[in-house]
Amino acid sequence: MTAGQCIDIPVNAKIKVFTLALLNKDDEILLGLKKRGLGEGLWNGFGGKVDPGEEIVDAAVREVKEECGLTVLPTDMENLAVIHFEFVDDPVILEVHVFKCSKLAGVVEESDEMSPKWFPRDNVPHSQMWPDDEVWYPLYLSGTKFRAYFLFQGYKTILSYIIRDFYDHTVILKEKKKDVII
Ligand SMILES: Nc1ncnc2c1[nH]c(=O)n2[C@H]1C[C@H](O)[C@@H](COP(=O)(O)OP(=O)(O)OP(=O)(O)O)O1
Ligand SMILES: [Mg+2]
Ligand SMILES: [Mg+2]
Repeated sequence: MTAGQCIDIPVNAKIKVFTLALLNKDDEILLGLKKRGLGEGLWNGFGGKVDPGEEIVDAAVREVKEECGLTVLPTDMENLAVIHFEFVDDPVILEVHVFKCSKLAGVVEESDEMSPKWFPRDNVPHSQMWPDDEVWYPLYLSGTKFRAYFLFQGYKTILSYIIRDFYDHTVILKEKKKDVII
């Protein structure tokens, strides 16, 4: 999967590319409580910024190792989604490449960035997670690949979103339109 455009954002948008890995073991998912930076205080998967020249999947593998100590292989990282986040009054759009992986090696360790903990896959702490997670998490649970666009006001309020089939963008899986004030 390469960094790229999405029909819901302007062609010339400034994009910052991130990874997000959802790590599974049996019926559990490993989340980390973010200790610093973007999303501090929230439970999330593991990931971060893609370095210049770095393949996206390699960045995902690197971030997993750095943030929770586990070793994963690029070939075991399944592309689940690409999500674009736009924030009102911010010209930079975040492009998050979401991977899932069930082949994990090594020992889970706390890092400077994340405090990891296993949760039942069907019982994650949504009230302490990014608000968009609750919208798309059911697609992850059902193994549905998707492309999504979220428009945020600040970091807590979702003004609108659209989630499309990964392969056929004409198929809309979920949508919330912006409220029109008259
Ligand atoms: N809205 C939302 N939902 C779910 N996940 C995310 C978001 N916004 C996000 O940024 N993310 C994810 C994408 C990344 O996995 C992280 C943010 O990257 P960050 O951890 O800040 O980047 P690192 O490169 O790891 O950070 P430093 O090492 O530089 O501190 O959150
Ligand atoms: Mg990170
Ligand atoms: Mg990191």
